[in-house]
Amino acid sequence: MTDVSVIGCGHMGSALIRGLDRTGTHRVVACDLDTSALEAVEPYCAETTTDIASAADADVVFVAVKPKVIAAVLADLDLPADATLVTIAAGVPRSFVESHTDATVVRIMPNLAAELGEMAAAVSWDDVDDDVRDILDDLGEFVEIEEGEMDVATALNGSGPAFVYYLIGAMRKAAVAEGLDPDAATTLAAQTFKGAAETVVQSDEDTDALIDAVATEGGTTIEGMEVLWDSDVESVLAETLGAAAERSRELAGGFDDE
Ligand SMILES: NC(=O)C1=CN([C@@H]2O[C@H](COP(=O)(O)OP(=O)(O)OC[C@H]3O[C@@H](n4cnc5c(N)ncnc54)[C@H](O)[C@@H]3O)[C@@H](O)[C@H]2O)C=CC1
Ligand SMILES: O=C(O)[C@@H]1CCC=N1
Repeated sequence: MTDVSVIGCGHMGSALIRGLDRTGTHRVVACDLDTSALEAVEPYCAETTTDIASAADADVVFVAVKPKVIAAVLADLDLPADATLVTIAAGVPRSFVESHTDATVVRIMPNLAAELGEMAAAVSWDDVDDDVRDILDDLGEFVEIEEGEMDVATALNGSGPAFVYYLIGAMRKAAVAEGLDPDAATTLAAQTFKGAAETVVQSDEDTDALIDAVATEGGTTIEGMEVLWDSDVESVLAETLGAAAERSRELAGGFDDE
């Protein structure tokens, strides 16, 4: 069992707390200034506190506050050298966090599916930290990347769930416009994304080969694929990820001189 604290229990912090609670193998202290945020996570953790000092007594400390308040939080957070601080803030360089703490710093880009144990996370670290590795295994899948790749990872797997929600919503909307019952359309659209994603995860084939497996000659899929291939969907998605990655770089620029 690892003693974990989570500072900042908003959307992402609470997803981490709920995900860790599912495993039942970690003791989690939740810290936030907002008592309503603490009330929401109270059933999923061992202790809640508004006192950051109480959150400092943990093996692994997640700092899950917005980038604009991270400097203030780090100034109040006094961690020993044998603790590990995990920063999840978009665009905040690991070097910035390291310069404000004695703890070992791991930078990760998680996503909201942590709550369900289905998180996709990108991690950059110098030393392999077994406690953090175990926690990330419990919350989903993670890949190790160079810190220079963090901006694109932030766009792909950090912001990515929002882009996928949009795509599911768009396919659902199109099916309803074609006459399908709205509830049926929600279930079928979401489960189709889930099943297709699981197929990509488990298959040795690339996505073009998987498309071929669905598209029967003279059948329905190829008619829809022709529309997609002739469209600018691919370049729009490239722009979407590009805009999110660029914002991550801009945020990082704000920490250059600090
Ligand atoms: N929302 C998401 O899907 C993802 C967010 N992130 C990162 O997670 C971090 C948090 O984002 P969200 O959860 O979306 O924000 P949020 O606004 O939902 O949550 C932030 C929480 O921090 C608390 N807080 C503010 N100042 C504090 C302080 N001094 N001490 C303790 N708690 C304090 C707030 O009361 C709030 O509950 C950000 O740095 C973001 O870049 C990373 C990946 C995904
Ligand atoms: O939108 C944001 O800035 C955060 C980081 C990745 C997902 N949400």
